[in-house]
Amino acid sequence: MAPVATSEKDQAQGLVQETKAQKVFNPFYSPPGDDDGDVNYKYADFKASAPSFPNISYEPLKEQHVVERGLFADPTKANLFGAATKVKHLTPAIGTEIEGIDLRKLIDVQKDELALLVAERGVVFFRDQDINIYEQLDLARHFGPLHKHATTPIPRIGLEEVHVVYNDASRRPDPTSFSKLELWHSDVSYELQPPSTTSLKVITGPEVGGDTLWSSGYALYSSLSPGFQAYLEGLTAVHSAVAQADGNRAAGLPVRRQEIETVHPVVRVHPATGWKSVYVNPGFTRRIVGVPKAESDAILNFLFHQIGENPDFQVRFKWEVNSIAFWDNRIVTHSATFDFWPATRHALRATPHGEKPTSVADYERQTGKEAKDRQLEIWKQQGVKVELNQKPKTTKTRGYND
Ligand SMILES: O=C(O)CCC(=O)C(=O)O
Ligand SMILES: [Fe+2]
Repeated sequence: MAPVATSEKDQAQGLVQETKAQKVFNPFYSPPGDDDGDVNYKYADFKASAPSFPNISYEPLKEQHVVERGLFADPTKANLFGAATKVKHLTPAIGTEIEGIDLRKLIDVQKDELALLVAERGVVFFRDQDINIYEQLDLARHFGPLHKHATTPIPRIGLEEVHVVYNDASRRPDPTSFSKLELWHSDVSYELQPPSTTSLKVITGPEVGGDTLWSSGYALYSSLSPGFQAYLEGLTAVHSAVAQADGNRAAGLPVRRQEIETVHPVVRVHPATGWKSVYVNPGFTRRIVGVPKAESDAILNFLFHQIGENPDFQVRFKWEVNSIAFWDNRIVTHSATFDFWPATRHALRATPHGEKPTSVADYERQTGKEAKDRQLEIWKQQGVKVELNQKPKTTKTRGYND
């Protein structure tokens, strides 16, 4: 049965109701499902069934104390890498896969090194992990106080700090309801202290499909010309929870915390690396503050398209059951694929709060250090003397399309 959009507003929010089954699909989170009869499913307790949208209300979030664990890490990551059998970078800009580690056995120095590695590489993957959701939450608490989401489902057993990602045959995505570009996001970036080292473990998944992509904000920053970098560094932008909350209301689901809009710097500095990253995302960033709307639209549109379309900034991960990803929401955006219907895909996320995003000027004032361009720093470490965005002097320019 073909899903039909219920209204233009629903379409705009990516909400679709299927005529008969009355199901709702919103690409940003798992809708409620008719899974109550599925008692044999081994992870039924964690599914996004009706009781997992409890009608409870949370107070507005207040300032929270966060300790940046990456600052305590040995930069060589000797303890983490020493325990691994393989460490493989997946692209130059972003993504590393580690083999031979059991995440349940990490000691605190290894957790700190993992935080720094994720801060440097954007996203780090492990496969075949037996870590359960309670252990995943405990590991996440090492990185910061855990976020409770206002609109997404929680497991029916009531772990409010877990964000459930769940799709199956009863939730058919409707490609007319959203563009792939607007699915790129940094989790809950509208919060006062948006997430840091976030983890997602796939506990049930399709044989093929359901990959996730991440895009590096460091690489996006590095790709820009110096004048444009400096211009962006002086800007702030509004991040909004309104569409997400309205999406829940339109679907008849509760909103557990009053939606907010928050202004963050367009370029933020990661506290552990000191590197500059573009911090806007199509999912939640609505406008740049204090510039003409046409200018804001043009700049955001350009940045959003670079995030979604520049493969040099991206990594794509093919999950297996028991794969887990750790990404630093401060410096990457991500986007799930929805190509696996009617298969079931089920994942659980733990989401620590990070610090209030720090602009370049604030970082330099607070630390007395100069914020850096990641790519220039890496080239410097490699002994390569080159400026970004200058034509190579020794190579004849010619086309790349052979
Ligand atoms: O399903 C996925 O791969 C990612 C979903 C997502 O955006 C998230 O859990 O933050
Ligand atoms: Fe996400």
